[in-house]
Amino acid sequence: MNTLRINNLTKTYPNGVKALNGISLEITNGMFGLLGANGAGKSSLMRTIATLQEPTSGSISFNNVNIIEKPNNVRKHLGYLPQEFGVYPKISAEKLLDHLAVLKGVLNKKERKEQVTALLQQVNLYQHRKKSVFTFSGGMRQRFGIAQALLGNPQIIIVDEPTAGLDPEESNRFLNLLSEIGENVIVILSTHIVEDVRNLCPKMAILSNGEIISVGNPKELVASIDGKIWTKIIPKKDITIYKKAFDIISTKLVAGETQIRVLSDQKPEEGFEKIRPNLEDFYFTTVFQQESKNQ
Ligand SMILES: Nc1ncnc2c1ncn2[C@@H]1O[C@H](COP(=O)(O)OP(=O)(O)OP(=O)(O)O)[C@@H](O)[C@H]1O
Repeated sequence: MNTLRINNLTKTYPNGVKALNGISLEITNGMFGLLGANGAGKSSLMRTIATLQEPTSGSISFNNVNIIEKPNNVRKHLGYLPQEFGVYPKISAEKLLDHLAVLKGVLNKKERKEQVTALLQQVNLYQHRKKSVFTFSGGMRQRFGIAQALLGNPQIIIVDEPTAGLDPEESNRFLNLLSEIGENVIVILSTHIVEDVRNLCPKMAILSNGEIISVGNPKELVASIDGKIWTKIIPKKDITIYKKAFDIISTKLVAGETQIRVLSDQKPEEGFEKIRPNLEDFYFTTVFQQESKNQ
């Protein structure tokens, strides 16, 4: 079993932005979802775990080795799919993967060839292996990205917002691939898409303004607000009145009408209906409670 321990991690950038503020987490094998809005600090945390930047304070250990002091130890076992890959050289996908495998330390030519071929097949890009990655669609690029992250049989795989910009079919294919990668490694999926976490991750955390505001199993977290979420369709113009009177966690347009969701132990007033909460409701509830506390 692999264990990643993050203890009281902070990151303040030179411009004064405090992107991480006292993060503590323990992550073991399986898929771990890190959910947060844009700017919550997800990429900062991912880059710090990937040893691409140092924290301001705090510690991270992988299998009891301090990776801030000994970054090479985790780099050997790490696969990272960043949010932005940057530019791709104009060589074939197969050659690029082979080159990246050398950088990952797979020096034996025969072993490298086997790994590259197996990975291209696994991500369903073998038939496109002679094409340049820069000619690939978004979904194909992400699948190539996961292939390069899997080089060298990593024990920790970090994927940062992997489905942003993919159409639903490509996104589905990518996520299925990710879930196949196995239960024997740590996979950290950073995303703002609640659905991806609900479908894939037995454990998750919510990051907000650089702080972990909730950790647990998605089903259990949702169960913790069961019976407390109420919904009502209201005239759009009344939204300010409702906001003053109730704890509105989210507002949605449903078939052109405004639907509000309210957090309350009892029925807020006539016309409200109790609903079975989902993970999105839990996410909004947690963020709402955190914001109320900070006000
Ligand atoms: N290199 C940097 N220098 C200064 N500020 C930064 C740097 N990188 C990130 N930030 C700031 O730190 C905060 C957290 O950013 P981060 O990219 O980690 O969030 P995120 O949750 O990954 O969001 P997104 O999905 O938009 O990337 C933001 O306020 C961002 O502007």
